[in-house]
Amino acid sequence: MAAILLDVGHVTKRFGAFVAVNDVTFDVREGEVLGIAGPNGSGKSTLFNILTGIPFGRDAGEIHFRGQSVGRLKPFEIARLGLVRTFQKDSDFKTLSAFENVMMGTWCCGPISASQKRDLASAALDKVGFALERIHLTAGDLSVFDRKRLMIASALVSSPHLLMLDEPASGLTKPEIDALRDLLLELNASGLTIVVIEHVLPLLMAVAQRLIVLNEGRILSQGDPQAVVRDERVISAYLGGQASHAHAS
Ligand SMILES: Nc1ncnc2c1ncn2[C@@H]1O[C@H](COP(=O)(O)OP(=O)(O)OP(=O)(O)O)[C@@H](O)[C@H]1O
Repeated sequence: MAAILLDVGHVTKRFGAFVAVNDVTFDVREGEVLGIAGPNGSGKSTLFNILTGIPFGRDAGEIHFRGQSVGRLKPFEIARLGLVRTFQKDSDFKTLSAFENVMMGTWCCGPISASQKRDLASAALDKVGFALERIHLTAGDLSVFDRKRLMIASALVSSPHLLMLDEPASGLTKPEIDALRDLLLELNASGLTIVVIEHVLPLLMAVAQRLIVLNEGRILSQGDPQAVVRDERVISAYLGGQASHAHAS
């Protein structure tokens, strides 16, 4: 079995009396794609928030990344170790060009030269299939899918060990979701470990080797994706009528 890259033990996050993430324990193995699904408000984004410290840390629990305890590190220190995330909502700088946006992602690369940053940005844009002749376009003028690609490129620019994507397929058309699926499979085949939160189950079923379903801040089910979507607790709390789509994919 592959080595553990991220080890999450009993993490909890409270907002006042409300427990958004409740005693969650799981690991991420080197080289895998791990999917995370669950109903709205089940704590998926909050889990990403507390793992990366952006914008807040956990209240309890242990987080080890590449063997190092990261629960008390600052967000830039966690990113510099190679744990990098994207956001559910648009996080691009709309008045900057595509290229400038990806350059901003070098914030966690440490002290490197401007020309090294430009090379990294070009390579990251190439990896996500963003055409070179379009890199000077203003981000705000790009399509939803191009902006998603920018967001992924901005995360890739720092050469992460673990890429965490928060609902990358939201707002995409079916052909765009297929293109995103191919991109994630390519990135994973190149050795990148990925955790992806997603409501678009066919995408998760196509890319994830393991699946976690959260409900009300707790892990409801985890393991082989086909087994998880057949789990009666998952069908009842989350999938309902979607269950047949998950099997069909
Ligand atoms: N900063 C915050 N302050 C107070 N409550 C919050 C905060 N962030 C999240 N919550 C609450 O925590 C719960 C979990 O939110 P979270 O965004 O993690 O859910 P989610 O599973 O990502 O949902 P979705 O699928 O809709 O994105 C929700 O009830 C949300 O309202």
